[in-house]
Amino acid sequence: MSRDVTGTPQTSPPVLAAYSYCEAVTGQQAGNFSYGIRLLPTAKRRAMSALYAFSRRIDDIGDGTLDPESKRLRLEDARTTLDRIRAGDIDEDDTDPVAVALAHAVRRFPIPIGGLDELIDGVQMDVRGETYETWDELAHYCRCVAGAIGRLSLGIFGTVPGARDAARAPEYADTLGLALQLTNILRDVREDAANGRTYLPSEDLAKFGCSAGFHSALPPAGADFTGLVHFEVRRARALFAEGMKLLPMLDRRSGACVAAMSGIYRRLLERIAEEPTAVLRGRVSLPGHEKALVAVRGLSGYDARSVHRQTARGRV
Ligand SMILES: CC(C)=CCC/C(C)=C/CC/C(C)=C/COP(=O)(O)OP(=O)(O)O
Repeated sequence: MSRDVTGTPQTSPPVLAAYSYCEAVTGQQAGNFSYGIRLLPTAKRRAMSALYAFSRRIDDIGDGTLDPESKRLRLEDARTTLDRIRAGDIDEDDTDPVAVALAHAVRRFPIPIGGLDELIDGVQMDVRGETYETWDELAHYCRCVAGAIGRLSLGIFGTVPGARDAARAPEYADTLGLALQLTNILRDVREDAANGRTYLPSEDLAKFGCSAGFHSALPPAGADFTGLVHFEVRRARALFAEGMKLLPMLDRRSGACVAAMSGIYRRLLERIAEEPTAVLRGRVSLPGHEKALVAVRGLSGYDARSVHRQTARGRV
């Protein structure tokens, strides 16, 4: 590894190009998460982009139009890439920029890369068309596809020296991932139903008369769809409140990144709570200026405090 006059390791041109590729993928595709990632200092921002680009690839295999067997094979290829990264087998001249960037990030930060195997396990559950009877079963899926991303990200953020309760940081990062994923599931209920997928626990659907599913812009006849959404919103709020205990353990810019990511999704959740049937008509989203505002507030610590205030008032 080459170093500059101060002895700081230099990142080689091929690795820089690989990171640029991942940052472009993040900028183009991470409609919500890019606001937070942009707040990080360079090395962490690049590492988060590598993580995002690899995760996006896995997700896209699951969501794509290939037949299940081809998806399975593509996911196994991704697992092989992870094995090669673990074995130190990816050099900077490799033709896959995402693998080059991720391999560099894994050398630089203590990223628990097994989390990406969990992500692949979760997407394989999707490919097999698994459904979930209970919240515990759905939580296991969410832990694979989102909790793992929280724990992987924590490897990049690190915790500040002397942080109280730092041993619990991975647990909180995992819980925040669950909060985000449950919000995502509520937001995408219609799109997933159109693709033949239902993530919400069947015992919850039954409780609110929604077992027949929701394939149109109208709530199912006789179902308490609003009651179902409010039930899941309460669960997601509690997960956010628990997961946000991570924030005081992070340095300012990592905290800002997490506050922005969580803050944007937390607002989405409240938008859904205000008008549950909106998710049956289309994808609920925030305008760009609102996401930017949440991100800026994250940088000043505003949203973190506001979440704590809401928790203290018993809002969750
Ligand atoms: C500690 C920490 C950083 C925790 C957060 C972990 C995290 C970022 C989990 C991702 C979960 C999620 C909802 C992915 C959806 O991606 P998508 O591409 O479908 O999202 P979009 O459609 O909203 O853009």
